[in-house]
Amino acid sequence: MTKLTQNSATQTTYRWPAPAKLNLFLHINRRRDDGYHELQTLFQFIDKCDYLEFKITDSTDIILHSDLNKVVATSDNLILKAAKLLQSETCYQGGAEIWLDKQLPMGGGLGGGSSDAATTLVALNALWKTNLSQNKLAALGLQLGADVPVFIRGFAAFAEGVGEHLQPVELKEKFYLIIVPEVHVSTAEIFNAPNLPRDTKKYSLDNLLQNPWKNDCQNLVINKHPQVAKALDWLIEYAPSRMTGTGACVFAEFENKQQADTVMAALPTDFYGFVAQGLNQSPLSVYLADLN
Ligand SMILES: C[C@](O)(CO)[C@H](O)COP(=O)(O)OP(=O)(O)OC[C@H]1O[C@@H](n2ccc(N)nc2=O)[C@H](O)[C@@H]1O
Ligand SMILES: Nc1ncnc2c1ncn2[C@@H]1O[C@H](COP(=O)(O)OP(=O)(O)OP(=O)(O)O)[C@@H](O)[C@H]1O
Repeated sequence: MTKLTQNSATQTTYRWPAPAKLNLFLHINRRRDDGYHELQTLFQFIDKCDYLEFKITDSTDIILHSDLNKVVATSDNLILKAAKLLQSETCYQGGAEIWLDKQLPMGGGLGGGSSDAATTLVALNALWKTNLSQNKLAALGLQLGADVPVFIRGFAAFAEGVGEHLQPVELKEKFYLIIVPEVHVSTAEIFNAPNLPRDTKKYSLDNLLQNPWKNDCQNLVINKHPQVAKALDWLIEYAPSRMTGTGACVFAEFENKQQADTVMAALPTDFYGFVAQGLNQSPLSVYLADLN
């Protein structure tokens, strides 16, 4: 991975990875009084990432250079929210310019926005030397989204609660063929759907690992979005396949890269997909360890 790069303002900066995740299974157990859902899910990272570059500035402004500004309002942008949250929490007196190289599909259940937010918190905490602990960063991250803490912790995990109680797991680092249907699925809309099953019994991790894996949001999303159903119908002919998060991306799992590449080569031209490897350690935590 290239660490040093020349950005558009021709400063030499570091290129921080913000990896995607897969939910290898996702069970919804209960709706809490605050509307959030208790769930049990298995997170693994994949080696496909967004990349962010940061330049520290004397002014307190946080400036993001990205095409994302055209599609996401400043007030919703998770990178800006993360930087401002860290700034106010630590009373840091400077600011930052940030460049985003967006590689991950948005609204696909791959957690790209959450991962960008986590990388922003981790990188600025290092560059600003604000020295917050990982526990504190994870707590700040949870204010931005249920998926942010796992990207800060950086290990594949069994998650409970709303996604913040994390237990490290060692999983096979399989290869995945991921199809990105041309549809944006709103996480809030799926969690608010009246017919979402939200009463799956809670099981122990051992029990969950030994039984077939499923995603409780999948049927609802398939019924709403024929493009997701079509992608899954195609994949399932080749290998065990499911949806990640609240969709729309679906993935098939393979023991080795050659098998995944072979199926990828047969992908119909009206599908977009890619092959990625599952990772038990996040590229962000590897990167941070190398820097130190
Ligand atoms: C579906 C998952 O991706 C599984 O990893 C996550 O649980 C979603 O995490 P996320 O995108 O970070 O979600 P957030 O930004 O925190 O929440 C978006 C919306 O999803 C719903 N939501 C999210 C997480 C959760 N455990 N219960 C919920 O009900 C809430 O309506 C919330 O308004
Ligand atoms: N940096 C960002 N990258 C992507 N989306 C962002 C970002 N900041 C805010 N958003 C908003 O968050 C929404 C969801 O983005 P994201 O790509 O993380 O979805 P997702 O992969 O479905 O996430 P999850 O699996 O966590 O639900 C986007 O549609 C966008 O409006």
